[in-house]
Amino acid sequence: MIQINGLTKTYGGRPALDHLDLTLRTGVTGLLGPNGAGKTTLLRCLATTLAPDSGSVTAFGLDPASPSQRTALRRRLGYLPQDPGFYPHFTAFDLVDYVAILKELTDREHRHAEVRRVLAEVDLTGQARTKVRKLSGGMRQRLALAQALLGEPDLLILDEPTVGLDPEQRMSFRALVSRLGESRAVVLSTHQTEDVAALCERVIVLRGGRAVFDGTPGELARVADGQVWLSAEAPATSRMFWRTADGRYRTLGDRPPAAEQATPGVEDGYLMLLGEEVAA
Ligand SMILES: Nc1ncnc2c1ncn2[C@@H]1O[C@H](COP(=O)(O)OP(=O)(O)OP(=O)(O)O)[C@@H](O)[C@H]1O
Repeated sequence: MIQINGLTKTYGGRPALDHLDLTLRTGVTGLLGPNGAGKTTLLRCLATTLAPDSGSVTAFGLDPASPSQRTALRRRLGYLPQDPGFYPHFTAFDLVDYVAILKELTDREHRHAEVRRVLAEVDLTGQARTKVRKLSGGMRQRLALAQALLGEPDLLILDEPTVGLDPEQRMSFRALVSRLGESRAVVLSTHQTEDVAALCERVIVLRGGRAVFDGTPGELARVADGQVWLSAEAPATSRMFWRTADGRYRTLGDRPPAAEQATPGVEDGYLMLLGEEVAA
């Protein structure tokens, strides 16, 4: 459905994406990776806001390198960028309506109904007439999601969508995105391994512009199989450990003395995969 072949983007001689090959299908795919791994660069290429140096992205048979196909593709995607840069003096309704106009929803009545629908989807009906500058961070994030949902896109691209959401909003976000993922491709980048575990059927870990893992969240957790430990004493050698709420130390890697084995989670697998880089 969405085919990425040899995608490469270089900044100042350093690759942000390095000959990346991926196929994305219906369902929710999570992108994890440390700062600078290339997540935003990949999402921008998918959203057609950034042209790669080489390689290709095709979605629904459309190639954004061709101007006419790029326009056709843009009609079928929704994009929540990392930094949406909204106009602060617009109301929430007018902001989404403005994006709807850019998305060529020309019939006013139909467009306004669609704006109301997406505001309701993200629970912002009550804030429709509130100026963007008066919205809280979490509300702005939901507004950014609302504009991405306009026109029921076949491909939904979400760059760190859960930043600024409180636990209740995060839960309703998960419910919304998993429902959307039943019938379309959703790609989201995040630093939240809990979101990946709760929401994504597939997870791709990027590092240095390459995919270093591609599998289910369960498979990512299993990367740390037999390497997660709980002990009363802090380990002397490992750098990957922390003190848990019950006062014990959770260590990744070699077994500390008298430690008992623990069941790994997605975060453990991710940390093991990236190893010393994240420990540092
Ligand atoms: N416009 C730009 N000019 C120069 N370098 C850039 C630009 N955009 C991205 N980069 C560089 O490309 C690399 C990948 O950046 P990118 O923003 O895609 O990473 P990321 O995985 O999204 O990181 P984060 O988790 O911090 O958002 C980084 O080294 C970054 O500094």
